[in-house]
Amino acid sequence: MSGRQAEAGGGRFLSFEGIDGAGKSSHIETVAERWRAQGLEVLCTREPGGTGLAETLRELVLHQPMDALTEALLVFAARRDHLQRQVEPALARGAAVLCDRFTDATFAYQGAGRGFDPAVLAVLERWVQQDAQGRLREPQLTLWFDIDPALAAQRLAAARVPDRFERLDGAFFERVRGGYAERAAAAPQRFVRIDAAQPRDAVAAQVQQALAARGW
Ligand SMILES: Nc1ncnc2c1ncn2[C@@H]1O[C@H](COP(=O)(O)OP(=O)(O)OP(=O)(O)O)[C@@H](O)[C@H]1O
Ligand SMILES: Cc1cn([C@H]2C[C@H](O)[C@@H](COP(=O)(O)O)O2)c(=O)[nH]c1=O
Repeated sequence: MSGRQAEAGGGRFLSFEGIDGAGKSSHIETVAERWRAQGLEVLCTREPGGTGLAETLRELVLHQPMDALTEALLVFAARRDHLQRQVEPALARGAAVLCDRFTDATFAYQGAGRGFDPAVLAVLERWVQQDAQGRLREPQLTLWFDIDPALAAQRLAAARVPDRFERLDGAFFERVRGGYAERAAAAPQRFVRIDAAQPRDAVAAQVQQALAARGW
């Protein structure tokens, strides 16, 4: 990861991460509503996804069989389109971007989960996210919703029909969780761990505290 982060031009770039079923999506809209009430322009978006092309790629990644390299290339292709068409213009306008997953998910799922070489992921990351000055676009703050995979699986079982990732076993999600822990340890100034096993209100309070600590 680069120590030289691209300027957000007055905007805010916040990502939400965690294993499937951690409960992050429920909180994105709450933050968006609060910030909109403060007069901010807010873009709520997700990865893979966020543009017509990236949503098409998302459908493939979530539902078609493929190997780890194909998966990594598709999520980075989706990310490139999403950055170019949505995220960068929004940050340049001074908007707040709330993104349900970003590149940490690639290192956690394709890297730690699938066992794909993180050095190759780091090369792709630079190709996709680096600007002309060599600065890397990454979130200013990442809220990592950390939870035991068994509890997340219980929540998901009650919630919806599983996609290709959600069908994977507990061992896969233990590795993904470990991947997030490594990313958090490598970037402690960017990551805040949220104890996602708590009841919804307690999780919301942790989110609010993390934002307040940034003056957000
Ligand atoms: N704190 C909580 N306690 C109990 N249930 C929760 C909590 N937070 C979310 N849930 C429930 O767990 C399920 C998964 O939540 P949600 O879809 O927000 O997770 P997610 O992290 O966005 O998952 P994914 O990444 O797979 O989309 C939903 O049914 C949601 O209502
Ligand atoms: C960005 C990104 C995502 N994934 C996986 C993680 C999830 O299982 C799905 C997205 O579904 P969600 O309902 O939005 O959580 O995609 C991945 O494997 N690699 C990535 O880079």
